[in-house]
Amino acid sequence: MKLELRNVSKFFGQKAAVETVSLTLEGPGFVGVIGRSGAGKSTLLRMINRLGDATTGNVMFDGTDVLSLKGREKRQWQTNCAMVFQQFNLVARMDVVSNVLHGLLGQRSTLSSLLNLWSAADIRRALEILERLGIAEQATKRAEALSGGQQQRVAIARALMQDPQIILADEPIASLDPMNAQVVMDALKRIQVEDGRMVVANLHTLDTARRYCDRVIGMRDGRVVFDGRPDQLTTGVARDIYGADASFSESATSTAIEALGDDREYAAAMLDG
Ligand SMILES: Nc1ncnc2c1ncn2[C@@H]1O[C@H](COP(=O)(O)OP(=O)(O)OP(=O)(O)O)[C@@H](O)[C@H]1O
Repeated sequence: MKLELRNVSKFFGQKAAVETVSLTLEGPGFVGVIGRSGAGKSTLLRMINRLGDATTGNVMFDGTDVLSLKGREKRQWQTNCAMVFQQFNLVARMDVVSNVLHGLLGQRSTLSSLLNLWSAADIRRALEILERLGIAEQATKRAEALSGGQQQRVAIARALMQDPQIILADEPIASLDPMNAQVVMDALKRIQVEDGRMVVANLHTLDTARRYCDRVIGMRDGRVVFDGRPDQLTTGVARDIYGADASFSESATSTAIEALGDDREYAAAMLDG
């Protein structure tokens, strides 16, 4: 799979939120987008998904001109590049499995969606996905009764229900404590690697980007100012991306995930429920 952005810009009035960004993302992989608040990261993801349209430029996916899609084709594209949000965006009072089934809304008739007519096969698949993410036992609970980390895994399950080639995650761990952040990042990494999907995640912490990504894009003032491997993301480079002066410190952009050590077994146990 190949996602290409060619000179993509987005203006809000006179202000460019994203300015002449050109990127080619190929094949399965985990891409992190970093940069200070207001750098244009969310706007970039939303343009790819067509939640907000680009002012100028092209987005191509495997030869399809994404920005010209309309109606059903546009909805199909949005199904193929599912979004995961910082605030989970679940229906709080609805049970978990129904929230997951809502991933199918773009593919179904309005009437069957309104009546919540899910097939037995759909329900089985939703439960399998929840099982895979280690939260099957939460299936009948209301979404609002779950912890933040569990809710984000429900949101990932909803995205997986769409069976997307691409998952766009907008600050997926920004509202989570370090332990839940690790469980959610491990879940995203696992579905990226095991299923051969592409994940593009806006991340607000350098250590997370270094640890999980195959490629890191650094944005500053709407432009791409870094594009490289995580090991090339030195403190000096990070200082350029974040536009910080000599007093820039890594700790300002890191979570406490590292402080937990490389306790992968614990995270894996959490994932397995
Ligand atoms: N709907 C909008 N109307 C006007 N300006 C907007 C809108 N959305 C974003 N902006 C502006 O565009 C710029 C980029 O915003 P964006 O949310 O993409 O940045 P970000 O890097 O994702 O930041 P954050 O991490 O805080 O979400 C900011 O200056 C923001 O104020």
